[in-house]
Amino acid sequence: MDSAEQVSESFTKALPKVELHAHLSGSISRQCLHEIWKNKKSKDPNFPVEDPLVLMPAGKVDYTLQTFFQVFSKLIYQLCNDLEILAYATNSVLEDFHSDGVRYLELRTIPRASPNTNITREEYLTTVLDTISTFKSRTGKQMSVFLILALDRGNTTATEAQEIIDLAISNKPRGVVGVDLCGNPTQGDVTIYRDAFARAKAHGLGLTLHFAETPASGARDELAALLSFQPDRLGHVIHVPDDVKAEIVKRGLGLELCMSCNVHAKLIDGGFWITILGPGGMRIARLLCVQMMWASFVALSRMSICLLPSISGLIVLSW
Ligand SMILES: CNc1ncnc2c1ncn2[C@@H]1O[C@H](COP(=O)(O)O)[C@@H](O)[C@H]1O
Repeated sequence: MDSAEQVSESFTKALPKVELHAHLSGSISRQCLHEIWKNKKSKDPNFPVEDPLVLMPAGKVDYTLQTFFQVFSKLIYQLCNDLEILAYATNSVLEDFHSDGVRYLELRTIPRASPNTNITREEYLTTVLDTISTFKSRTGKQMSVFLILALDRGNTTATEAQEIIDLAISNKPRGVVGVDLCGNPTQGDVTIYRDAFARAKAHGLGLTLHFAETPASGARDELAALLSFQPDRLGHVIHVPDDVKAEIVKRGLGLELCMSCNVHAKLIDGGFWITILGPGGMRIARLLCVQMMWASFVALSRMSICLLPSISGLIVLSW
């Protein structure tokens, strides 16, 4: 290998990668959504959802925070509304990460109950975990897969949050490693989840939080409340006042870049905050999941990219 050669797409694909911030329903490919749609449409010609490939043709990436969350409620959740399809979509997501060269994956999902189709939270979770198990037995030890259960701010009540934490605790032996707070950052009061997250941490689960994604969710009160939950990692981390940045650095928290939102859809108004390389900055390894972006932004040489995985292994295990 010529270590000075610039990074190419095939090189980064072949490189073993760590993915720490991937929402299950947000990782289903357009093609897979189209297949699900085609199947539903063939069974019911009146199925009232438009073809995902027409709504989102290849290459269309023009989301804003106003339109982004509707893609889930108006399209993806209408398509993935039974357990068989959930298993199909989950398997497709795992196959895609695997063929992209991901070798350590922490997938996150909100275990959604669907009263209309009589699906309970537990059935949702069991289906995802069973699909992961089947995938792992089929592919051997090529990709480690763990699950993070997410609360949906603005939609998950404090009582429901405790139910999700119960599920996370009881499914630790099956590979649930942590809990997350996600959802539309302009909605909800995050303080209602304090007790639920405290219980999750007391049971040894890792805690990651969507943090300062928008100016609205970058208010000091909210950031202070989120930091008081003692998170291990933070996602997005865009609209952060300087004193809060200093606190994050002091605590050595891991930063997760969301590849699809922050890189692909460029939902980074306000600028993505990466001080990891600065003197006294955060532990460098957290950057592994952003190596693709890094490579294209600063045209790192192959050798510098190759140095990252060895450092990162430590951090992945450090929930
Ligand atoms: C701008 N980026 C983001 N910020 C916050 N939450 C996000 C997100 N992208 C996705 N989600 C959350 O993940 C759910 C989909 O996956 P699951 O159905 O759980 O597998 C969405 O409903 C949303 O709540």
